[in-house]
Amino acid sequence: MAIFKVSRVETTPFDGQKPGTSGLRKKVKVFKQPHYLENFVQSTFNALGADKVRGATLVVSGDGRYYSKDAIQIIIKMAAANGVRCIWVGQNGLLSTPAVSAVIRERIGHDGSKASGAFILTASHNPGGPHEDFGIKYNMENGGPAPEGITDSIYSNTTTIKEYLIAEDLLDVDISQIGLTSFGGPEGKFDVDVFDSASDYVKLMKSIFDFQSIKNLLSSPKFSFCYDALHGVAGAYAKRIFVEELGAQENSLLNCVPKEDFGGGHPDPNLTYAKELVDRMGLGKTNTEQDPPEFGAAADGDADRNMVLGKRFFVTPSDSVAIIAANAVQSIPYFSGGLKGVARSMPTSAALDVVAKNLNLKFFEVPTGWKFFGNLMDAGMCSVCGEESFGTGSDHIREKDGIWAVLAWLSIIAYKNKDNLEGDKLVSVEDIVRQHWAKYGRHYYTRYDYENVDAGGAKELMAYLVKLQSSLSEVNNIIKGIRSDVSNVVNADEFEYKDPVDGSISKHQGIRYLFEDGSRLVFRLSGTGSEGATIRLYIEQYEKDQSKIGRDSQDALAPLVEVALKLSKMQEFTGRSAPTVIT
Ligand SMILES: O=P([O-])(O)O[C@H]1O[C@H](COP(=O)(O)O)[C@@H](O)[C@H](O)[C@H]1O
Ligand SMILES: [Mg+2]
Repeated sequence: MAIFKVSRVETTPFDGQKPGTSGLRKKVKVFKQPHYLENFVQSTFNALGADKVRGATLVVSGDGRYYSKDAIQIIIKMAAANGVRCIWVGQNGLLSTPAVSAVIRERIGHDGSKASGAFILTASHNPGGPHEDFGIKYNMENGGPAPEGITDSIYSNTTTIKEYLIAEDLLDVDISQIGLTSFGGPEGKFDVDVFDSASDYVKLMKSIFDFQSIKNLLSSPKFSFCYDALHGVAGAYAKRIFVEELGAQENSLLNCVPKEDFGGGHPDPNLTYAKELVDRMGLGKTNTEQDPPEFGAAADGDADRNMVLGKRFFVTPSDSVAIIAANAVQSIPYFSGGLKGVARSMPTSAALDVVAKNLNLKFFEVPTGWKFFGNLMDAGMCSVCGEESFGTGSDHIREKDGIWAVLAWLSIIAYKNKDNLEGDKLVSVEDIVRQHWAKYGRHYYTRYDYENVDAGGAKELMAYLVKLQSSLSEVNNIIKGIRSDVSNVVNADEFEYKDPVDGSISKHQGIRYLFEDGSRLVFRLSGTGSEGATIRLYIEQYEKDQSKIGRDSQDALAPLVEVALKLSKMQEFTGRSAPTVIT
């Protein structure tokens, strides 16, 4: 057994190591500076405290983006030096964010141990490669992202750090081979356990869904399926689940080989960046596809996000979570006992609220960031939750889960067609969505993203919008001058959240303008970018009138969009005449 020594390395703080909505995300060149990653990792160990680190089993892996393999070796050496007992690594350093959550919660190690936390190496939907983004975040023993108390303490440690511990002479571990490697250190044995990235996750999915009914659907000649991993880590799971377990054709998988640079693409599953899938589903601008598949879906780099499409049909994520919640009990065995409650993030449309009311379910509105759902789930108050930002999930883990969402949709389609697989026409994704609107009303919804704008201008825009809120009559005068057919603003504020479980308060979670007819405008600064600022504008309007629920959403929302852009002086503050992405 190789023996290692522990070195104390002197260091000085770096500016800007504050974790965002979901961890620290920066350009690779920033992470590659000597001591940069090490400072953040040591600050995390220090924030957790020796009793949570010494003797612990921790997971280290991620979406496989460029620099992950180097980072994994550094973290292994630092973990050894900080007294960690065992590190678990997914083969080739690959584990999706939901799989990490599942591994923390479910996996039992060779010595009977369980993991108490994880470093997840991902910048999610941001591009990868030597000139693109890297990221790191820490998840806790419940499998969910560290709460603000911990991330604040990590950040505060990064501002005062003076040294870190590392076992510099520990040999690199071959993470391409499954197996256990043991080392001896000053405090005893230290193990690195390289394991199969998919098996724990596949097992969990099989315990939640009725795989046989999904298999029946996929084998129906009338059903066709397409899944695009955008060269992210979802590919490592898609083949195992959709092809090997469920019998989908191999050619239904697009871009399912994980790549360090995501094939040069932007691994964000939306209508702009998932272009190949969008074209294949008959939603491209030129629309040359003769017979698009019945169902299509895409994932982001770390496979926690999902976009669901039907034949020539886009399912807006806010509708997706509402539809899953409305159908979960009948369609998904895991929920057959009923839902404990449902939750959405504030900017997500109120489609879920209507379902909750109708089914008499507990309902929660939380700030953007999956960590806020975790507390509700741990307290047994929430089963299904989702966000407008292509995130959907449940209390089976403590992260959103892209493949779970696809399996949930396939389960619903299978259920709706259970006596119809031999029929003339399947109940389609579009049918399911339209039936939902007919029952609950429709929330027209769109999001405008202004990516990488000047941070100063973005701040000024937000400050201007907050200032305007002090006089609603002034706001309504401005609005009437822009469009007389838009209803009155009756309330305007900055969203603040008091966690019902631990009482913690999160302020400044987005600027809201609430209209008399239930419409909403929400403005937020993204917390997941790595450069400049990204402004997100969310626009929503509720329509119950059956004769008006079938409109094109951009047409239906045009008056509110015009109001939002002019009221906020978007072009003046950002210099942009159009958003980068519209969903
Ligand atoms: O980036 P991911 O997939 O880890 O997702 C993260 O960021 C999303 C977008 O955040 P923002 O609007 O601040 O960019 C959040 O909705 C999500 O809860 C969080 O986990
Ligand atoms: Mg993600």
